[in-house]
Amino acid sequence: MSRLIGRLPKVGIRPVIDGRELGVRESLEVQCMDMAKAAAKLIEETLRFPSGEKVECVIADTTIGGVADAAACADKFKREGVEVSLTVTPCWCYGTEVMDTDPLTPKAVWGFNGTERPGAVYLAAALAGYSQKGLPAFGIYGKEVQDEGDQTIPQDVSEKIIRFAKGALAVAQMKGKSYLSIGYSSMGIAGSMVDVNFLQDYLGVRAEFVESVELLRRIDKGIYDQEEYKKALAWTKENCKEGKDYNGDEAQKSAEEKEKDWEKVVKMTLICKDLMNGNPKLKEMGFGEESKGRNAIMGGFQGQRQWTDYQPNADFTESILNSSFDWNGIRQAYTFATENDCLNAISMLFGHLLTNKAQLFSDVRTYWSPESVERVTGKKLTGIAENGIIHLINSGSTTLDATAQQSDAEGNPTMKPFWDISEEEVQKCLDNTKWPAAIFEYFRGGGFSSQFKTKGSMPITMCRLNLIKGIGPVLQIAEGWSVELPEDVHYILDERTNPTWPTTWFVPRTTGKGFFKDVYTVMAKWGANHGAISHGHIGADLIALASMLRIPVNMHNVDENDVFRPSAWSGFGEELEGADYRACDNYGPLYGFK
Ligand SMILES: C[C@H](O)[C@@H](O)[C@@H](O)C(=O)CO
Ligand SMILES: [Mn+2]
Repeated sequence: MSRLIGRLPKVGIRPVIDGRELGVRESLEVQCMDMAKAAAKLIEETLRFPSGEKVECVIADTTIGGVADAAACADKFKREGVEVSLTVTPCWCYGTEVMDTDPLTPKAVWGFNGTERPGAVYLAAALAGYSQKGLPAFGIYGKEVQDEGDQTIPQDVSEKIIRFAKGALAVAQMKGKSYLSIGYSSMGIAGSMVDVNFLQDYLGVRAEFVESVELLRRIDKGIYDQEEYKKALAWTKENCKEGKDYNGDEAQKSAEEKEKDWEKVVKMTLICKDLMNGNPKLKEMGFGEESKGRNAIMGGFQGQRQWTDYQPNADFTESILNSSFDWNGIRQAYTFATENDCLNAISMLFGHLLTNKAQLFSDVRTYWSPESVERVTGKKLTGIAENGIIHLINSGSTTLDATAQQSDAEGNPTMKPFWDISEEEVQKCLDNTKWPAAIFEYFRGGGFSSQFKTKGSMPITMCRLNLIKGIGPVLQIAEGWSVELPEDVHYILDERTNPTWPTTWFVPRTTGKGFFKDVYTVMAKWGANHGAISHGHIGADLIALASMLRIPVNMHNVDENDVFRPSAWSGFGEELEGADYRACDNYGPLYGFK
């Protein structure tokens, strides 16, 4: 069940048709409506929301042969909460008379590749109309000619329909929600200085600000679910075992002090959940305003410093919120950034909305060349790590799902949507995580950090949204793999850093040229200290989503054939990257103005 206020967006399917009666329209009614039903079936059988709900499609009541039908369809879509539109047809139709003219609805058009009727001709005419009217639309056209009665959806068409629908639903889900900033600037990290106008203009997201002192107020006044707290503390004691205390004797806290820290960090977690999405229990307790929450689809905790100089850090809170489980069982992960890095929270949210999976928040900490690894460990890097690795590690906000203790059908390490995760897998994630006392030099107020390493090798994608003054937002994407180093190599390298934090060793896919020339260059070109990492190779989905949001992509290692953007982008030139920049600049932010 979605934690957010309001209904989930629906996908509207628009079967358009040649309006000429006395034969033409009548001969196409069944095929046209069947295309719409096939598209709806594909989407509903393939996609779900991160909260687990199924995606619902709404098909126009009739085929759309002219503006009256188009208006009736738009009216139905409005009533039904449709926020994405897919137009389908096997034949010629009257472009501007049947188009979806809603400027805020991400839209695509699928023209059946059959020659009995000029479906592709309509597709081109429709896309020309959308381009001429400044309403970018995705064009979908299968490579192989299909026979007139063929109601199957070819693989290439299916892939584009799903890629479009995933990105479009992500756009629709963000609109009207909040980013919850608990505290503000963290250690001068620019991404933590929340850019309210960017959130509003590009994502339709409002920034909500709550001072960190609110956590103390609620802790001191007992403004949290007392019953849940008891359950949470007991679960935590049972499942979150302290690791080695790396602090010197003089900085180590006593067992009693650590007990107090555990109690506080559990309360912090309950309170951050309540701040994000409210809690009806608080109303029963007489805290009506606090029971409402901030309708936050993502959030961030400043933490460092001030709070962490005085209070236990939020690593436990951030780790548990970003995981697909807690004391209440297996559930949708939150999207919650440490160091209040809002830009990384957005990057995590893109990954979460596109995959329905929990996300990693990492410092892009160290590039290790094969030579340096051999120098300090005496061992050679092998396999896909042989040309160098990047150490991804940050206190806090990395999901425990990133222990990679979940398995796919073949038994390989993976990360799954919460509804596919078993209790046993949850326990393995917890059993492979230790919670050493927070390192005193950084976290004077104490607390605990999640300590684990990502097991085995998984396909992963790191992305990062950056703000470049004068251009605005740009997105960078690096597909690659997590790798597990031999224990002795991992230990030596990890001990040189902050071994109390979670580690993922990352090997980006390199191409030998440009920004992906080699592993070193990928890190050198990374635009900030943080990256958001998602399971799977989702670069093409991120590229499609970015184009819907008018955010240019400045770096990616996705095969050019998988780059899918609105057809109008072609009007900005053949060289895809420059065209992307020109198109995004031309259209400007979805909800704002340049
Ligand atoms: C050293 C700082 O306190 C840490 O927070 C650092 O590792 C960071 O994560 C900075 O992004
Ligand atoms: Mn960091």
